[in-house]
Amino acid sequence: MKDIVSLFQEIPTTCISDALQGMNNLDPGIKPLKEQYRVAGRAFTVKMPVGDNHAVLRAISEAKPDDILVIDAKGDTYRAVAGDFVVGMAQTLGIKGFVVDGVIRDIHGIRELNYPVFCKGTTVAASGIAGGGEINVPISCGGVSIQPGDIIVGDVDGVVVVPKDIETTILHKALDKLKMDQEREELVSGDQEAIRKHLDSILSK
Ligand SMILES: O=C([O-])CC(=O)C(=O)O
Repeated sequence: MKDIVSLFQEIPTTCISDALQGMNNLDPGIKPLKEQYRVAGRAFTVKMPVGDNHAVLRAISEAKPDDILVIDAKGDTYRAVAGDFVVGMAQTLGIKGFVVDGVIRDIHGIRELNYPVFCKGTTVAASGIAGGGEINVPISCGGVSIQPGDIIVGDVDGVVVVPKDIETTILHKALDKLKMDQEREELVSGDQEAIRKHLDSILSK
């Protein structure tokens, strides 16, 4: 039996979002640096003051392999939380990906790492290392409250957070939604009469 994180890894974020009634999606401005990125893991949280990435470095040194760093940088788009050097260290230590309510720099180098980073874009300015911030605490990232250990799933459509206390219920709901979506897909490629019947059944409710 696969562990629950691996099961979520195979479900599109759209189905997980539907299972959560659309309540736990991060700001849609937080996007993958490459369309093909798809990642699921437990959140290792970072709350950093704008322009001070000391807490990001602390998180990289303390996170477990397969965690995802989830960084609340207050949506700042001027100072990068990390560049290709910092992201490369995290990758080599086995951290599974970055989700950032903020920006990175060295975007070309980070894309070459083939490593899932979800963020609001790129900038030229680095952060300083002043010593502030907190790690492994509840945060708000992209408009969603996140607890350390919540399941994070990201793909081309965005990032969704599954609170750890309801993860099994949400897994089952998301799998049901995936099945329904697959059945609908068959309908779309079927005949016109079947589509008309389906539309009538929705519109007559
Ligand atoms: O050192 C930093 O904070 C940002 C940077 O340029 C890198 O990680 O390559």
